[in-house]
Order: sequence, then structure tokens, then C-alpha cells
Amino acid sequence: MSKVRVYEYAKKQNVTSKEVIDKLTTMNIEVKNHMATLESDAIAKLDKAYTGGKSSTDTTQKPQNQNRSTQNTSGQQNKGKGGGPQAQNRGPARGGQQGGKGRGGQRPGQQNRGGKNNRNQKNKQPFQPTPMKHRELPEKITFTESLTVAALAKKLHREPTEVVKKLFMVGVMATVNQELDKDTIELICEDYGVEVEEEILVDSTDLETYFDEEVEAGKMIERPAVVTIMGHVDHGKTTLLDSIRKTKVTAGEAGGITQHIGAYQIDNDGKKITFLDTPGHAAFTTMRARGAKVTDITILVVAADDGVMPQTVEAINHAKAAEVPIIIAVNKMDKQAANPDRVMQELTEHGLVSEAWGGDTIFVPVSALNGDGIDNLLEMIGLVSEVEELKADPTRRAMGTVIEAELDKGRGSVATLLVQDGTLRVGDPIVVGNTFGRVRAMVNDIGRRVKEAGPSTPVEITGLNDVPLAGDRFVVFEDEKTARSIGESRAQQALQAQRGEKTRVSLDNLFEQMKQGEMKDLNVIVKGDVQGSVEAVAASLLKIEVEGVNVKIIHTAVGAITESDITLAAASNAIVIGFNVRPDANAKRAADAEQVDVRLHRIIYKVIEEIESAMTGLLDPEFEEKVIGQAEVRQTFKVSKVGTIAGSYVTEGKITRDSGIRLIRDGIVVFEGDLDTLKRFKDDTKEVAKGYECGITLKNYNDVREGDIFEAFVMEEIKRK
Ligand SMILES: Nc1nc2c(ncn2[C@@H]2O[C@H](COP(=O)(O)OP(=O)(O)OP(=O)(O)O)[C@@H](O)[C@H]2O)c(=O)[nH]1
Repeated sequence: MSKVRVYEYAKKQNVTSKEVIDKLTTMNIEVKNHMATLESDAIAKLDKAYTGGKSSTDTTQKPQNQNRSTQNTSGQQNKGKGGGPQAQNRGPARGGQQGGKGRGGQRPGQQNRGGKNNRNQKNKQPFQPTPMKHRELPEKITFTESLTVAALAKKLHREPTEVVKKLFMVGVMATVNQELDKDTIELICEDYGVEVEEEILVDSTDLETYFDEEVEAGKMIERPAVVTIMGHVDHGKTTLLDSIRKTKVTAGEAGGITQHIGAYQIDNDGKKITFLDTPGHAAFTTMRARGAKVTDITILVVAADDGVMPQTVEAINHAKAAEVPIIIAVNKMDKQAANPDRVMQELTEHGLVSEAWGGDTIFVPVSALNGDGIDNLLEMIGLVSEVEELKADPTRRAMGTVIEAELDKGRGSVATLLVQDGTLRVGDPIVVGNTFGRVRAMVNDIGRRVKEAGPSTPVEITGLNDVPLAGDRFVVFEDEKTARSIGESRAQQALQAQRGEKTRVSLDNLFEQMKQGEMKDLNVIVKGDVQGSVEAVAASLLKIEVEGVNVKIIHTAVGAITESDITLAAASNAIVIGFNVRPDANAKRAADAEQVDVRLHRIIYKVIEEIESAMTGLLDPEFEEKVIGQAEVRQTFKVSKVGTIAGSYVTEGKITRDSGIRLIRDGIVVFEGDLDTLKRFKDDTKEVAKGYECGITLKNYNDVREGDIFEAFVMEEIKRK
């Protein structure tokens, strides 16, 4: 019979050590304390008292899954008293724990092991203690995304093999290094009775996440609307901006007339409105392309004497793509030639129907020059802002967008920021795009130094380590160290991203994106040579029916593909179709840089075919012609049945048997077709290189003359982007 200490015995009987000691005292058995060893006769007596004589230390009676504790107990036996308190501790502790958790279930594997141990015990082989400490199951574990079996076992303080067995029991065959998904992890943890929680990793360097932070509804207050003015060249954007500012800037403010930064704020009957002075639509869309939505309302200026012009349409489409409400300012109403009805009529064609005509677009006749109608315009802005319910929480950390930024010789990096939420203060540690710093000085729209700026306020700041880009987001952090580390890792990431690839939609990856459910709308911009062809292409595109994706025409116009088209395409993840038109040099460069897919066509059904096949994943490989060589005809021989043999001399590159041939006479292509035979002396040959003579005949063409030039070309498949 084994020796057992008092506390061990107490644990087995689920009583306190003191109770056991008391009982022993009544039996006249003296023990010093709970660590005292019980002799076998004492155990027998206690057993009698507690269990009516059934031995409590008889290990062979126990469930097999307690074999490990048995193992330890037998170890203690072998080692005798030298086993030390810790070693003695293990066996019973585990036994108690298992009993406590009420888990009597046995696994076949464990039985086997138990059997083996029992044999060991019988053979009295020296005991090898298990290296892993037996630890209690944790109450709760956490994981992110997934865990390997080994990692899960470690978190559960269990042997990996035990977890593998458990998995096996629930029908999951897994090796120790296999990744387990969320469901499986939860299943296993449930089986162990351990709570489990998935931790969602938040990327602290992603500034957008701060914009998405939950805010208390109670702290939200009304904020000024942010307005952008757009329109065709010379329709009066600048004049309107000036006119609004002059009428509304308080007279007492010295220097209030000169606008200091690319945005300003006015007070209209106690309500503030912020105007952004973005030069043109491109800037507006560039910001959007960078993920920033800054504009709440767009004022579209249309000169009443000129009507809707190409850039008016472009502005409409930019605003629509950004889903920003549009107010029409029909300008130059003071002019004799003003014809507001015509403006209304023309805009109807672009889906902007005036309220007077039963639509819901606000039209305000104004004269930016003499100030007529400006009050009405501001009132309408107020009305739309109310409908939009523009709100922000001034108590939050400040965040917003860069309106413009530059490097100033004296002051270093200078950035105009639009605070969109929270309140920005001098001294705030800040991350702006891929730059960081502390707000050193802050200046408002009229050049005054300010200490803080609330929602919808434009301010100019200094104190950044580098110059950010227009459209970059900014977020304030609790300390400079955090700001620095986030700013630095963002700069690092940006560098890596520059080297890596962007995934813009292109016809080549369209099908892939559709399959992955990333694409619901295929945004398309159509540019064409004449209005008729643009409309025809757009109409045919809209007729394409492929399940899972919708063609959405976001902009159409007559003329070459411009940089602005590319910017809009990049911001809206659109492809550009050019029908009988080409991109200009700037557009080409921008398309390359932004990786916008530009498709050029001359035949409508080809456009449709291409888009359709891209949608169904059947896009044919694209080929490009490559000129491989040139030969000059030195002499011709007419041979009956064969035709004209051109004795030629290869002047450049090479001519190959399977190349296509263009026959050029006086700079004009007179024939294009296939080569029939290519011979060196009398033998057929596969290719003839520069500096050699050869005989060439063409398939179905005999009018070859001395002095003609053969241009050899091959069609090469080009790798899709
Ligand atoms: N008669 C009249 N002229 C106006 C009015 N608004 C603007 N103009 C004139 O129209 C011309 C163009 O005005 P701008 O404000 O520069 O036009 P813009 O749209 O800003 O032009 P860009 O900056 O070139 O795109 C200027 O000569 C203005 O004086 C108006 O309400 N009435």
C-alpha cells in the first residue's frame, strides 16, 4: 500500500485536511500537520470511516483517464520520500482537477496509454516523469483568425496529441501543425469547457479605422456644411467664391477680405458654411481617389448666357460619382443674353430637373458680379445642409483631410487641413497621410493664429516632418511616440505599396473580381469622336446582360481621353473606353501611373464583345504586332506555276518562315499577307538573318518589283496587366 499525505487523502475524500486530522485524532493517530505521511493502517482506518472500507488509494479501481496521476503516484512509490513535495503534488492535483470538472469520458487512445503505464507499473520499470507540467485548463482563451493544433493545445495547457485525438473524435483529421478555423477552435474549446473569443486585429496604421470609430450619439452636434464650387471655364466660379466671401466676412475683421488658405468659412445668419477653393474637378476627384470625402454640397455654376458646356457635364458626373448633392447656380443673370430656361432645359438632359419643372434639383439664379441672388444661394445651402443632417462630435480626437500642402522655405511643411470631426489643438501629436509631427502653429482662413479648430473648420498647420498630399487623411494621437511610430510605418508601407501592385479593375481581372464578389458595378467612362457614336456605345454597353455585374456609365463625352477622365476613372474604379479617340499624352501618363484600363476601339460590336467576354471570363489573349526585320527586293524571277520569286537581301533583323509580310513600295503598303516560301539558294529555310540573301514568294500575290521592301512581322501575345 502506498504512502499518502494527509492533504492528499483529504482531497480524495473531498474534505479539508483539518477534518482528516481531527478524525485521526479521534482514532488516536497522531499527525503533525497536513503534510504528514499516513501509514497504511491509518489509511485503512480512515477508509473505513469515510467509505466503509473501500480503499481510496487503490489506483486500479480508478477510471483510465486518471492514469497519468497513477503514473505519478507510482513514481512517488519508486522514489519514495525523495520525490519531494512538488512531484507528490502533481498526481493528486490532476486527479482532483479532473474530478472537479466532472469529466469521466475516456478516449480509446488514453486507454491504450493507460494500459501501457499499467504494464510499466507491473514491471516496476523506473518511472519517467512527463515533461509537461499539468496545469489547470484556462477559463478563457483568445485567438486571431486561426490557430494551429499545437498553438491551441498550448493555450489549453494540453498535449497537442490530446487535442489531435479530440479533433479525431469530432471527425476532424488534423496534424499538429495544421491550422484550425474558428468553428473548429470553438468546438474543441466547448468540449473542454473553456470560453473562447476571437480577437479581431485592428490595424492601427490604417487611419480610416479612426474615422469609423463609434461615437456617442449624444455628443454629436450640428456642423457647418463643406461646399465645393464647380463649373465650366469662365462661368464664374472664382467670382462667385469672392462675392460670397465679400458679402459675408464681418466688416470689422481687418485683412478679412484676403483669403489666406485654399478654403474659407463664412457666417450666414449665425450658421457657418465652409467653402473649398479646389481648383477644378480634378482636384475634387483626386481627393476622392485618395479615399477622402470632404464635400457635403456641390454648387454647379452654369453661365446663363452660355449654357451647359463640356466641363459642366464633367462636373455633374464627378459630383454624381461622389454622391454629393448638387445645387445649380445659374450665373451671369445680369447679362442681356442670359437665358436661364435654356440652362434648365439642358440640365434636364443630365438628370437635373428643376423644382419648377417637377424635379428636385435646386436652381438659384445669381449674378456673381453684382451679388444678386447670393443670399438666396446661401439660404439654399442651409436648407440642403439641414436635410443632410451634418453632424460631428467636437469632443473626439481630431481627424480630417488635407486640402493642400506645400514646402515653405521658411516654415517647412505647411498643410491646409479640413477638420472633419473632433477638435484640433496646437500641440496635438498628429499623423497626416504618411507624415507625422506635432501641430506647431495653426492659422485660420483669414490668417489669424488660432489655438483650436472644430469640425468643418479649415486651418493651416506647420510642424510636420514631411509634406503630405492633398486628399490625405489626418488623425490626432494621444502622444507623439504613437504618432511617430504610426507615421513611420505608414511611410514604410507606402513605399512597399509603390513597389507592389494595385488592384484596379481592368477587363483582365474583371472576371476574377466578379467571382470573388468584389464587383457589382462595372463603372465605365466612354469618350468618342462624335456625340452619336458616344451615345451608341453607351447604349449598347447598357444592354449587356451578364449575371452578377451591372454596367454603369459614369461619364460620357466627345473628345480625346484627358487626364481628368483618368482621374475620375481611378477614383471610381472605372475603365475608360475610347471610341475613335486616343488618350492625350498627359492622360496616357496618368493612366499608366494610376493603372487605369483604357480600351481603344473603332467598331461598336468589338467594344461590346470585349466587355462581354471579360464579364464571362472569356477574354481572348491580346496580340501585338512586332516588326522583326526588313528585306529589300534586288531582283525578281517569274517562274510558271510558282509565281514571282523575289531575290532579296535582308537589311534589318531577320525574316522568318512564319512571319507576316507587308510589301512597301514608296512608303505605301501595297500588300499585307503571308509569306509562302523562304529559300536560301535552293533550300527551304526557317529564317534568314541580316546581311544574307534569300528568295521569297508571297501567298496569293505576285506583283513584286525590284526596289520593293518586305517588312516582316509577328503577332506576339502581350501579357495582360
Ligand atoms: N456679367 C457677369 N460677368 C461675370 C459674372 N460672374 C463672372 N463673370 C465674369 O466672367 C469671367 C470669368 O469669371 P471667373 O470667375 O474667372 O470664372 P471661373 O469659372 O472661375 O473661370 P476659371 O477659373 O478660368 O475656370 C470674368 O470676367 C468675370 O468677371 C456675372 O455674374 N455677371
